[in-house]
Amino acid sequence: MTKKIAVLAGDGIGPEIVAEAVNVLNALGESFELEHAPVGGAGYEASGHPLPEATLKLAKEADAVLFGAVGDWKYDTLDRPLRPEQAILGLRKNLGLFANLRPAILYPELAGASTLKPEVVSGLDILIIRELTGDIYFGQPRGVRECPDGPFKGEREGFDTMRYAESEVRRIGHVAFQAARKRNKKVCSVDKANVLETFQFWKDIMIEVGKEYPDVELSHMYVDNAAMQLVKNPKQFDVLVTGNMFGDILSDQASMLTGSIGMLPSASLDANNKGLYEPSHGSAPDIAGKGIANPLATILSAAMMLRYSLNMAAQADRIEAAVKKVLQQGLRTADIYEAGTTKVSTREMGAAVLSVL
Ligand SMILES: NC(=O)C1=CN([C@@H]2O[C@H](COP(=O)(O)OP(=O)(O)OC[C@H]3O[C@@H](n4cnc5c(N)ncnc54)[C@H](O)[C@@H]3O)[C@@H](O)[C@H]2O)C=CC1
Ligand SMILES: CC(C)CC(=O)C(=O)O
Ligand SMILES: [Mg+2]
Repeated sequence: MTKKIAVLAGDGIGPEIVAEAVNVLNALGESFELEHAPVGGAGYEASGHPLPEATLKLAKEADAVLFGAVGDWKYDTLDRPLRPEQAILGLRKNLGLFANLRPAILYPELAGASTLKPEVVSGLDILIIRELTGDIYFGQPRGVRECPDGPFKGEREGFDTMRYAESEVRRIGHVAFQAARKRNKKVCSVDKANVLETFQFWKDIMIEVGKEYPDVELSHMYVDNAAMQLVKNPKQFDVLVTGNMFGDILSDQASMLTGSIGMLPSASLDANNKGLYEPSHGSAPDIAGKGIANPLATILSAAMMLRYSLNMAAQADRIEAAVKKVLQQGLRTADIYEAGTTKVSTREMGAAVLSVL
């Protein structure tokens, strides 16, 4: 049966990198129905809203969503509901995409591209599981108000609400333990339980969920230490599970272990493995339009889409093997370039993947 894929390229480098992933999908010889729609700043320009109703409808109807990135500095003064980032937050919430899988894998050829010493990162294969629809990113109330009490009473204050419901922590816990079962059977839950009620609660629930998985080793780490350990000794980790904000930050950090944020794909899944697939990075306005963005995170996200949502593991393998091959050939976009390799553009990298598919 033809699978319908919603293609939401977005802003900045989004259209450049998504075009390469679409070429790869089209070259697989499968019958995909790809339908494009505007989102983010492009959605705002097209219809006055970053997540146009028709785009959301398409995303809901499709078997999977391939997403680029949203955002541009020029929209930063718009009212928050109209800012491009609301599109990806709205898609995650509306589609119930609570589980964000961000695998940080170092391809051996890129050991020298990482800013860390090769012996620290060689063989790295960790999975960051970020809760994606809760935490301080979605908690209410939030806003700017007159400070009601305390030493700053009467001044304006900005505030947000950090919160997690028990079922939200339980379900992401299960995702983490089940993923660990298929890997090295270790889960490290990252929290800030020494300071935050929300994350003491998170930790307590993780311990309860962990009892259902006696074959998986559960450890706990404060987020500040986790940030340090990811740089000191990242290979100590197997699966890291954490909240929305900590996971956002730690996954960008972990991307540098793999050579570049342009290498880090992601899957955002609901309870039935319906998903949205996007690179972990943003719209990179600083390099947009220059043809130099690394498309591999997006191409690898398309592979994750085939594996997790479309039940096409063999085709996912084909894409991942092709990515390995182009790296073995010494082809590098600017972000992963080092002396002795061949610098290529976004287009050339995409074409190289196609040629070895
Ligand atoms: N899911 C999404 O759509 C996300 C959107 N954003 C938005 O993106 C915009 C830019 O945010 P930044 O903080 O600059 O983060 P960013 O991830 O877009 O860029 C950070 C740095 O990494 C580089 N970079 C990112 N992707 C790259 C690639 N594929 N190849 C080579 N270099 C790459 C950029 O050039 C930049 O120097 C903002 O509007 C932000 O809100 C940020 C993160 C995720
Ligand atoms: C709009 C942001 C929450 C996007 C982001 O930084 C991410 O998903 O990594
Ligand atoms: Mg981020």
